[in-house]
Amino acid sequence: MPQPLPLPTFHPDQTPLAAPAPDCAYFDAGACRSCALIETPYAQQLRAKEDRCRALLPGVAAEAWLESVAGGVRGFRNKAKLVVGGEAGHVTLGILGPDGHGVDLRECLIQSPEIHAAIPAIARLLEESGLAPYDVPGRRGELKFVHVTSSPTGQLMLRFVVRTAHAADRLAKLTQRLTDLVPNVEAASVNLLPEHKAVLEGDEERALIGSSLTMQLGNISLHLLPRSFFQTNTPVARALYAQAAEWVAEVQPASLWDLYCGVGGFALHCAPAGQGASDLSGDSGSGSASQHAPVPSGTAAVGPVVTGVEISEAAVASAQRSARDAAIDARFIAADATAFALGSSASEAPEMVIVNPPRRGIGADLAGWLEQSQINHVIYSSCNPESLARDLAAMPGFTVRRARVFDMFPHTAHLEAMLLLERV
Ligand SMILES: C[S@@+](CC[C@H](N)C(=O)[O-])C[C@H]1O[C@@H](n2cnc3c(N)ncnc32)[C@H](O)[C@@H]1O
Repeated sequence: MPQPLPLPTFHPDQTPLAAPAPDCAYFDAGACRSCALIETPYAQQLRAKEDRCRALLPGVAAEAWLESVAGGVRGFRNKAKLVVGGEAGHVTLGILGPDGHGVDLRECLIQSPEIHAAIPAIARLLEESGLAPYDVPGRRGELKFVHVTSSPTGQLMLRFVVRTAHAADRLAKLTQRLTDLVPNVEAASVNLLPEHKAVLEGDEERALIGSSLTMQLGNISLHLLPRSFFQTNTPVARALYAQAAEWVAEVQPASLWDLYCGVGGFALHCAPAGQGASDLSGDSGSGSASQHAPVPSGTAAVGPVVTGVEISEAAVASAQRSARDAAIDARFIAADATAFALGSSASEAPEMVIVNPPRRGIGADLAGWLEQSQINHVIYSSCNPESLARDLAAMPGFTVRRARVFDMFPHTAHLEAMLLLERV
């Protein structure tokens, strides 16, 4: 069985729970209200999230709830999606104000130290480019957003979202200047978003530097591509994966599916290390019966046969690369999670399933399939307790053995909750 990572435990008399509410000048001035709860002491925020989960999931026994995993008070966000505002040669990096113009938030206290440190250099690069920030009300200009992601080792991935190919070419010419100004950039790209619409990225991505950001979590390296999903709070993500690995180790299933696996965080933490990973992780495609076949055994590994399923082919390729690098026996398949499950035969179904869907939840079809299956254990990790409660109501054959709040999003009402379900 994989060795679970140690879980962080926090007590009410220790930081960050006992930390006073941080003083955010942007919030005080009404310039940014994204951290709607920042004036509420952290311990109180966490209690409110626990109370909300318990109210939405009244069927969970009080003793099933484990102590919550706190998310930190400052410096916890590994990702910033910064709106570029201001004028050519004098840019702002932050959010869009109510008047449609940029508000500079470069001292935002929830960003990771690496993101905080890089913002002035990024602003300088954009100013030196001479390109005009996109003016939303006037529908003119070039520079729309900069997305910045930081890794646990302090490396960065930057994405410059621009309106035209002219702006993309201009930034490509400044690639060397970018590495001079931001030496810890591991990957950078330009994304083209020519349309005037309220989205954060377009379809075309042009690489400037590297191709992915390495998220080193213990002995596992996840490889984030520009469009990959990654949990926004790295220490809490580690705790989440460690907790799942611990529950899987307790149950000892022979086979495990990680549905909605992204770049493979859960699967790679729950799968055994072995000799044959590179042979086993190359499957890809959708819908064929062979996708459901168990991975051949014959390696020295002990632990479940793990299959990750994810809609994004790029994320699947990243997960396969991580498995190969760490010699982990897991295979990853690009498919719709529900279609994959419903397309499997009873003999192909695993003994245990992890689901970590987007906010909409797993939906009636997949919940119904789990309910009707022979599967005895499910780990459900959710960023939306409302859809979680709805999905659980469709699975009355399971009881909740353990439940835990992981505070991925401090200072907001958002939370991650993870449950271990067992068939009654
Ligand atoms: C909340 S993220 C979880 C990712 C991953 N478990 C992790 O810890 O990083 C949800 C993932 O589901 C994927 N997804 C969305 N719709 C899907 C579908 N219909 N079938 C399979 N995967 C889907 C998204 O691309 C995203 O990677």
